[in-house]
Amino acid sequence: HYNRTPLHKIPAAHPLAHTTSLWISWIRWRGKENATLRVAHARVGAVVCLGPHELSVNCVRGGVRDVYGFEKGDERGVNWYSFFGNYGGVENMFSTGGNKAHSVRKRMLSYVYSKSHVTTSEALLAQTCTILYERFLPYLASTFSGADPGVLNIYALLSATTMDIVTCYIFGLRAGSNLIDDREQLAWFLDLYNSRRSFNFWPQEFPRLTAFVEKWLGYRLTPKWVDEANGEIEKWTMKMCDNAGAVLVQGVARSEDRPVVYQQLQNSMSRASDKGGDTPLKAQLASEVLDHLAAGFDTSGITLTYVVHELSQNPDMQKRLQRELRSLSPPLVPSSSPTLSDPKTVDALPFLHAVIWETLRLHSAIPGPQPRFTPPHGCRLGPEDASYYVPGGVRVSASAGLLHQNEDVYDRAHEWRPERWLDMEKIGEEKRKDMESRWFWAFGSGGRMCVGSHLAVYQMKYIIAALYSNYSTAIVDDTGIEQTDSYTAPPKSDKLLIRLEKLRV
Ligand code: HEM
Repeated sequence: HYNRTPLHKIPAAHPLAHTTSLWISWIRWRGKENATLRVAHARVGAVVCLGPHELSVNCVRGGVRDVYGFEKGDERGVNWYSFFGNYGGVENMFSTGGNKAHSVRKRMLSYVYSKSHVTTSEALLAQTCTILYERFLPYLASTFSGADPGVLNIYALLSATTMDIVTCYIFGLRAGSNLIDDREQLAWFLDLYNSRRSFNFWPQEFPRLTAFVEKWLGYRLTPKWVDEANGEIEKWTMKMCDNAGAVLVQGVARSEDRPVVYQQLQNSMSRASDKGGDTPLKAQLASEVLDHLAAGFDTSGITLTYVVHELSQNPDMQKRLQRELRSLSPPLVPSSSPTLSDPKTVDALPFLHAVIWETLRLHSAIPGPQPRFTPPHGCRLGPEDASYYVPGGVRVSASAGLLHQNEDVYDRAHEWRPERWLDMEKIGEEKRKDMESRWFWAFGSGGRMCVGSHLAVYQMKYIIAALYSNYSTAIVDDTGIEQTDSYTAPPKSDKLLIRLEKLRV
């Protein structure tokens, strides 16, 4: 049997891997996949067999470059990302298995999320300005009247801020969320969202078995309240959709109320020749935007939390950032007529950029494997000196958390060193391409790369600029700050307690 498994020539991560997928499933069930893959690649090389029909790759040529043109679903309709459908399995761009259907949807959305649109959007600038000056900075100031002046769980506030910016860009300021001000709703939302995290394994890895066991044996592999929590989040999203729809009907008076993404999607979906079968347009639209808000707030909130954690441990870097931020005109400090510096100016601040990039590299919010299937005719994978023929229908993935640890590309890769991103023009072109694009994988690559990356970078830069233009930060309690071993990887403790110190102006 051993010799007949098609992947037998590829070094295995475990003696059982050529024979059975039970081993890798066991590793996943125990929440040890990322750590296990790291050890396996260090031991056997760039291509590792994880099961009779499964590989992990950790290289660019013969790896990421080829694999991220493949489909998410296989010919039997197996698709790891189906799990991310909403409203009872209504697909969205992220969850879609086939590349063709995916690209139809992506074409509808690319424009509103493109860098040129994001950085010139009047609506987004006005929304960000309101959220930072009227919500975020007042929240920070309010911590000084608490029992422990200046102390707060910054992870919750950063998540609230990214949610508010993302939903306001999607639905407009009036119809979007205001989690920063509504602390009860914030607690409600984070509790619902975070409590579901550890119940992905069965429905994601074994969706058919999970459904079968529930239907025929009456046993639930995920507790009922997880479905209820999803239902609540879906209702909350649908309400924002309805409110955005109402704003459009009434007519948008202020640019910040424009539901940019919702409007674009509604227009393109109602024009599309294929209306998506029997699923009502309303559910398709809501499933799509629910994925954006979930993808957009969580990942950016996690990244920002690690920015604050790293800066809080590095007072010199903080000072350097604060010096740079002082060059902003107008400065990002409370004022009677708040305005924001031009997005292009903020984007071009070198140290702010370096701090964000280094955090995306070392603390990728999605460090885990991104599975695809090899095409029916098979392919060759692996670097030139160690490449293998791989038949069709094999599950193959790469992981940002592993690619970013390449010491040949990132010197002292395990250290947080923003300096590595400075003076890039002095580095040779090949090395620069390796660092900035070939091996930098925080947003993935290929046709299914993150559509929201420019919005993510935009909001992260403004939020960090607002925080460090006004305060210094120090750690109060960072117990459990290590990232969980999972696909999306928040801090284990779901919190980071810091103390703010007001900067003297
Ligand atoms: C630091 C922030 C972010 C990180 C690290 C991140 C990371 C990623 C990654 C790695 C993927 C590719 C997954 C794959 O290969 O299947 C992805 C896809 C996606 N992201 Fe992001 N993301 C971030 C922010 C955002 C934001 C703000 C949005 C808001 C709209 C967003 C929406 C999406 C969507 C819709 C997809 C699916 C794209 C497609 O299937 O074509 N992301 N993201």
